[in-house]
Amino acid sequence: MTAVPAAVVVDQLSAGYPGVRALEEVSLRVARRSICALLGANGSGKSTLFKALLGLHRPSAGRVRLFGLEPARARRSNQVSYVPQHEQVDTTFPVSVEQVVMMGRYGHMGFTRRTRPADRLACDEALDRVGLAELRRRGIGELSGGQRKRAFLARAIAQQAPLMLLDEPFAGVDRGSEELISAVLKQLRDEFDTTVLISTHHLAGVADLADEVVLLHQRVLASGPPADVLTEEQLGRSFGAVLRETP
Ligand SMILES: Nc1ncnc2c1ncn2[C@@H]1O[C@H](COP(=O)(O)OP(=O)(O)OP(=O)(O)O)[C@@H](O)[C@H]1O
Repeated sequence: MTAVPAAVVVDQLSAGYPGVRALEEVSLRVARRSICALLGANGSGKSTLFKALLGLHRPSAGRVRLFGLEPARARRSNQVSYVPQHEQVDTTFPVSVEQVVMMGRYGHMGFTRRTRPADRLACDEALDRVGLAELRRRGIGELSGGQRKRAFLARAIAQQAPLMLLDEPFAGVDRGSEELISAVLKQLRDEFDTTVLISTHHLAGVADLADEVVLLHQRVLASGPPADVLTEEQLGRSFGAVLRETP
């Protein structure tokens, strides 16, 4: 019997920019139906790793596979959704919350972009899940930071991809939105077998949310269950004061 490939496999990945080594020989695996937190200080290479996972950044060495597929192919076949750290929102262009969420369905619609009942249902469910059903007709630019994060999370949920990447989902959100986002990610794992990979530099909440934690600082410094990785000793060795100072 052939083994089912892990959701994410990264082997000996090195990547960077002119004059900058962002990732050095990074190897990691994310099991299907799990939540993995990539924990690292600012500049540790989290966003670069995400870009490599999405096929948006060409590594200088190494290999990435999502469900056994090359990143670009995985993206084209709707295997992966992505919630970036910063969404560019043009507040002068009035896009409503529900229009943003419907963008998650584009990959299902074909060239005509004609909305079908399944698309509307997926959007309604996603809006309900993140608690934005009542604000669906609001302009996206009129939402608070936490509400906006939830709207972009809803867009990814509506996409219904088996792997979800979230770059710093808790940055700039209030406590209520943070708790809601964590609860929704667990629901997606438990109800739909979704695999979730988040990057964060916030320690708080990671132990409760993640099944696996990867400590990143250009290289993988440690990985495993939160209880093994999130120890004073491990964090101290890996990050010194940097992470502990983060509120
Ligand atoms: N477009 C770019 N051009 C040049 N250097 C870059 C570029 N993007 C990132 N870097 C550098 O690569 C390194 C890794 O950055 P990256 O954004 O991947 O880290 P990060 O962990 O996501 O940081 P943050 O939490 O601040 O977003 C840093 O030294 C950063 O300055």
